[in-house]
Amino acid sequence: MSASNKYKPTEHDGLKEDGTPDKRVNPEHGFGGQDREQVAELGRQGGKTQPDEIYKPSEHGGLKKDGTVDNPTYIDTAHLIRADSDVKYKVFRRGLAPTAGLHGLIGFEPMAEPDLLVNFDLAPAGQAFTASSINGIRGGRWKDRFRAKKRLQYKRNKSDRSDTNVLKQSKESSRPRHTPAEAESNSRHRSRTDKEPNSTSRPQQDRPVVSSIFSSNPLPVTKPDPTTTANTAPAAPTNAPLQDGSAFATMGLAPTLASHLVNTMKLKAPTSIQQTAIPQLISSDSDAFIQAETGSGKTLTYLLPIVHRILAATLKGDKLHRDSGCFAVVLAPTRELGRQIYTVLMQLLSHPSLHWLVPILILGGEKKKSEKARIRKGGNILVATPGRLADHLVNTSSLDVGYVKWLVLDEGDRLMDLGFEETLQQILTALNQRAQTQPKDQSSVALDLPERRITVLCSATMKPSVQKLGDMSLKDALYLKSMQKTQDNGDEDSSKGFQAPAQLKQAYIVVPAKLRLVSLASILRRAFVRKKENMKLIVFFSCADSVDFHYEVFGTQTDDELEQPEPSLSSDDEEDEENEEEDEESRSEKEPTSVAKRPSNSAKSKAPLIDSAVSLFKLHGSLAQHTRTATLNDFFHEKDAAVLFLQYDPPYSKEDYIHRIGRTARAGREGRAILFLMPGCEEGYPSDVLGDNRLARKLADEVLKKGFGDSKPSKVPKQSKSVDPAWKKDFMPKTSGQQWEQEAIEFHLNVERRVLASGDLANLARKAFQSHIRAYATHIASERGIFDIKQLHLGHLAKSFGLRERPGDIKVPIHGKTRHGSEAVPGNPRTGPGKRSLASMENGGEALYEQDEEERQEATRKMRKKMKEHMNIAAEFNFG
Ligand SMILES: Nc1ncnc2c1ncn2[C@@H]1O[C@H](COP(=O)(O)OP(=O)(O)OP(=O)(O)O)[C@@H](O)[C@H]1O
Repeated sequence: MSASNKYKPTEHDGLKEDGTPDKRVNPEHGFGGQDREQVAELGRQGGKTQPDEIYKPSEHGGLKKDGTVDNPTYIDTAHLIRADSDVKYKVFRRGLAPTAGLHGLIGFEPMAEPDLLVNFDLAPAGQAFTASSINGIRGGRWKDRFRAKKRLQYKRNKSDRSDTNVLKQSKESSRPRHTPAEAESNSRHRSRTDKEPNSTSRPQQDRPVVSSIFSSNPLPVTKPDPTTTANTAPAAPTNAPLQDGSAFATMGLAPTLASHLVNTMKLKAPTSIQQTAIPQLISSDSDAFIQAETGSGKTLTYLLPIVHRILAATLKGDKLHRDSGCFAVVLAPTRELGRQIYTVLMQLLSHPSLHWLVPILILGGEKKKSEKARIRKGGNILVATPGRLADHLVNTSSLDVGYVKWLVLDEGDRLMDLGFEETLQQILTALNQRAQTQPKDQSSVALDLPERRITVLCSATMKPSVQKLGDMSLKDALYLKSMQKTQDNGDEDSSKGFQAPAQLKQAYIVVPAKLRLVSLASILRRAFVRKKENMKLIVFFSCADSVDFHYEVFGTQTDDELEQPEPSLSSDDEEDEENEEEDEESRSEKEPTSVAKRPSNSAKSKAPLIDSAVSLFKLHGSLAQHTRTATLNDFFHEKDAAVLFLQYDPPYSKEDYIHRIGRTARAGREGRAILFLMPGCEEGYPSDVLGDNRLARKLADEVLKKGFGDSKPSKVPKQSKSVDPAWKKDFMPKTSGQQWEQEAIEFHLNVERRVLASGDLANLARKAFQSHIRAYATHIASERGIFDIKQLHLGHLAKSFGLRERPGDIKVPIHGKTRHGSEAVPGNPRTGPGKRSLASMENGGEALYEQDEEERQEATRKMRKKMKEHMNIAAEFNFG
C-alpha cells in the first residue's frame, strides 16, 4: 500500500482526525429508516463483493472517466466522503450484519490496496454518537472489524493525550444550538464553520465537504405554543368590503362616481376605512392621517374624495381642462407603487364624464425627456416618486404646483424608511413657496376647492418615523382608522400598533440551514400541485444575489427569451428616444404606461423543478427599470401559474414583515404567509419580534414530506442521468416511508452538481452566499439576539446555496463596481476590492461587530437602506 492512499481518519465520516466524533454525522440519519433494510439485505448476501458491485467510473458522479475521484464524491445518501483526488477507488461492501444495529460497513477500496477499509460505522438510530459506540463495529470479517477498531482506538487515545481542549471545543460545536443566551455564551469566541480545530494538517482547498443534508442538523429549541390561535377556526376578514348595507352611494360621493365604482370597477361596497374616511375627507378641509391595514383599499380612500371635489368644482364653475393646473400631488415611495396608484386613478377617470381630467405619472428610472413633455402639456393630478418630483421642481420650469390643493403621502412609513425625509422636506418647502391663491388659468376659477392645501398621510403601520413625517407635514390632522371589528377582541387595538389582516394564515417553519433549499423547493412544488389555477406566489430573499441564484437554480430560459435579445433602453441613441417620445405623444394621454406596450423583456423563465407549467419571474432593484416594469406587468397578467422570486429570508423589522405579507389577503381575500426560521435563537422571532400568536409552527420534515412525499409523482428532472440507476438502487433508501427524504436528497444533489459543473452558477452561488451573510448582519439592533450572525453555521449555510466549499475557501470574484449584493460593507476594512475570501467572515461575521460601534452602526444603516432600496419593490405592489 502506498503511503498516499493509506486510510486516514480525516478522510471518512464518523471521526475527525483528533478522534472525536465528526459533528457532521448525525446518528439519527446515518443508516436510518430504510437503510437498515438495505444493510440487512447486504448482510444476507453473505458479505461478498459481487462482480456487479464494482464501481464503474462512468456510471455515476463518483469517479471521473479517467478513474480518478470526481471530487467531491457522493457515495451514499446519508453519508459524506472526503475524497482524495489522487486515489482510485472501487466500491466494495462486506458482510453487513442483518441486525437493526446499523453497524454495517460500507467501504471504498483503493484499487492498489484491496484490504483498505474505510469505515462508515454509525451508531443506532436515535442514540447519541459517542466514542463508545464506535467500538460496537459489527458485521464483516472479524479482521476488518478488529483493524477498524484498533485504528479508531489509536486515534482516540492520541487525541486524548494531545489536546483535551480540542475535544471539549469539538463537543461544544457539535451540540445543537439551544437558548439564545446559552448559544451566545457558547459561541462568543467560536467560529461556526466546517473548519475543524486541527484541520490545518491539509490544505483546505483539497477538502471539499460533501455532507448529507439530513445529517448533523441542529434541533428546534422550542415546542409548539399551546396559546397560539393559528389552528383555531378561520378568522373573518378584516379588510374586506363591508356587508352591513354600506354603499358608495350613501357616502356623499357624486352619483356618477358611485355608479362607476359599482358598475365599471365592480366594487360592491366600501371597505371599513373607505366608509370611515371618505365622508370626512369630502366634507372637511382638515389634514388627515389614515391608518388601515394592508390591502384595505387606502388608495381609493384618498383618490375618491379628490376626484369627487374636483368634479364638484367643475360642475359649479367653468369647465376645467388639463391646463387648468395641477390640483393634487400623490407621492409614493417606489416606482411600482406609483404605477399602481396611477392605474387605479386611470380606472377611476375612465368614466366618460371625467375624461377631461388628466393624470401624469412621473417616476425615477423613466426618461426625463418624455416626462418633461407630458408635464408641458399639463395635467391635473400628479403621481410621483419623491426624488423625481424634487428633480422636476428644480429643473422643469413648466411644472406648475402653485395651485396644488391636495398632497398625499402614501405609505408614509416606507417613504421614511427609504430615506426620503430630506427630499420630502424639499418638496414641502417648494409647494409652500409656490402656493398661489388662484389657478394659472383664471377662466377656470374652481370655487369649491379647498382654500388651503390638504395633506393626507397614509400608513399601514404606526411607528416613530411616521409620527415624525406627520409632524413635518400635517396640521391639526384628523386621525382616520378602520372601525372593523377584529375577531378576538372587538375593535382593533391601535396600541398594539398594527396587525396583519385576520384572515391571512401565517405560519413559520423551523428549517435547519442545510434543508432550506429543499424546503423551499418542497413548498413551491406543493403549492402548485394544490392550486393550479393562476396561483401566484412570492418568495422574498434578503439580497439581489440570492434572488439571482435561486432564479437560476429553479428556472430555465424559455425559448422565446433565448430568441429575443433584450432591447437596451439605456442606449444613448437620441434618435431612438425622440422616436419613442413621438410615439408617446401620439398615444392616448390616458394610456397607463408606455412600457406595458413594449414587447416583453421581463426577467421570466420556466420552472421545471417546480412544475413545467409554472413561470418564474425575478425582481430586484439591480435590474434595469424597464425590466422591472415589464416583469411586474407580465407577472400580473400571467395566465398560467406564476412564481415571483423575491425574498425568502426574514425581513428586517416587524413593519417589513407586515408589508410583505400584506401583499396577499387583500380586500378580504384569502392569503397565506410562510416564514423560514432556523433552529435556535431565530425561533424567538414570532413571539419576540412580531408579538403575534397567530403563526402556526411547522417543522422542515413536515414540509419536505408534503413536497417530496410518496403521494407526489417525482418531479426531480431527468437531467439526473448522472445519477446512475444502479447507484440509486444500491445506495438510496428503498421503502416508501422515506421516499421524501430520498427525493429531497436527490434534488439537492442535482443542484450541487449543477453548481460544480457550471462556473457561472458557482459564482452566483458564492456571491449569493456572501451577500446573504452580509444582509443577515444588517438586522436592526433590537433583533440581533434573534438574528445573531455569530450563530450562523456558515458551512451549513453554504450547503443551502449548493456549495461544497468550506466557507473560508469561498472566493467571490468582484469586478469593479459590483451590484449591491456583493458590495463591501461600508466601513469594513476587510472587504476591499479584488478577490475576496470569506475567510474574513469565519467568525460568523464577527468582523462586523469588532468595528467601532458607531462606525458599525453607520455601516449597517447604510447597508440596510441600500438593501431596502433594492429589495422592497415587491412589498409595495398590489398582489390580488
Ligand atoms: N371597496 C372595495 N371592494 C373590493 N375591493 C377593493 C375595494 N377597495 C379597494 N379594493 C381592492 O383592494 C386591493 C387593495 O387596495 P389598495 O392597494 O388600495 O390597498 P392599501 O390599503 O393601499 O394596501 P397597502 O397598504 O398594502 O398598499 C386592490 O386590489 C383594490 O382594487
